[in-house]
Amino acid sequence: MAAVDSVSVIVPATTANLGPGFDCIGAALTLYNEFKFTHVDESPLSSSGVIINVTGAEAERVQTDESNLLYQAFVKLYQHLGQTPPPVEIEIKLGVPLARGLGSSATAIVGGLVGANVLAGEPLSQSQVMELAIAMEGHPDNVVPALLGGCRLAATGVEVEPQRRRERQEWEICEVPWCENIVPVVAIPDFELSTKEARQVLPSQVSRADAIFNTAHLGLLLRGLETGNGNWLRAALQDRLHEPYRKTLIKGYDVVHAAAVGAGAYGMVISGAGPTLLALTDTKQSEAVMAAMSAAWRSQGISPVVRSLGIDTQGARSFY
Ligand SMILES: Nc1ncnc2c1ncn2[C@@H]1O[C@H](COP(=O)(O)OP(=O)(O)OP(=O)(O)O)[C@@H](O)[C@H]1O
Ligand SMILES: N[C@@H](CCO)C(=O)O
Repeated sequence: MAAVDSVSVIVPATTANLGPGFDCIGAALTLYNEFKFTHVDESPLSSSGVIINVTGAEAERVQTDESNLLYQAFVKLYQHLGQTPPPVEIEIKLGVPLARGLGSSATAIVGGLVGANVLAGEPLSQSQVMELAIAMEGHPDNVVPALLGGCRLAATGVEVEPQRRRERQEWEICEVPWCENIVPVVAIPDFELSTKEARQVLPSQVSRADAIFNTAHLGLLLRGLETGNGNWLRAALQDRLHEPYRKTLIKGYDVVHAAAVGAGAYGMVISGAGPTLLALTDTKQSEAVMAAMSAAWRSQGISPVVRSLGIDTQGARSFY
């Protein structure tokens, strides 16, 4: 590809885990961050080597120096190529709320890698970019759908070279069909919960009974999402690997859960590491579920933004 001086990258928010699919399944949502990278001369740059401008809700909370995650991903791609990153000016338009369980960090990682790959003349394939993104995030369930779109299951492939496993972790990615009648409703609270904090409360070992429970329910979830079978979805949206430990970090979880299910949702789970709560519902029930979740959280002193979203099918896209 001919070199370009400027590229814009749009990356969707994602909801990971979907209950029993901890660290392996996620879906892209119709909510977006937009990033623009422009080559600049060395001279106007600050000493940090990058200029970052951020607009949108909570813009002041995003780092504007070299510690910015988007810029770190940009640099990572050039390091992978063995090249020095060029001086750039970055514009960030925030549409995805920060640290709420909607994959904001995945948008930054995918956006930085895709932007750098385009400016570098697209030396890496999409699957090579994906491998870098998974390595940066540490788990695949947000970055894979953020890059590819749709609902995706990610699993490590066979060990081609067992003795070099840490250097060669290849992933099998599977698209999970999503029945169009199933609506994701997100209730985004007015407080943050970092993924780091939400992972610290998880046990390092689980019982065989809990492992079997999740294996069965993830299988059921895949078929429920594909067919829209309500009984399967109601049973499937249960988890024993992370939700029981994390729900105590989310004030009002049980009240909002009861309200969502009472209004007709198939179930309600923590979106990603939280604190956003995700209900899956039939199109006919979505308005009632939104109203119920909003009222329930307000009764607990929390002011949520509640939205009914669609599944983004394109994933990250670039324009230059
Ligand atoms: N647009 C962005 N530009 C730069 N850094 C970002 C951007 N969005 C998020 N980040 C970084 O990612 C952090 C949030 O990551 P974290 O993993 O805690 O939450 P999340 O990705 O929103 O949630 P989850 O992983 O549960 O879906 C922010 O505090 C910030 O450091
Ligand atoms: N699977 C991840 C998603 C958030 O990054 C978790 O639940 O911690």
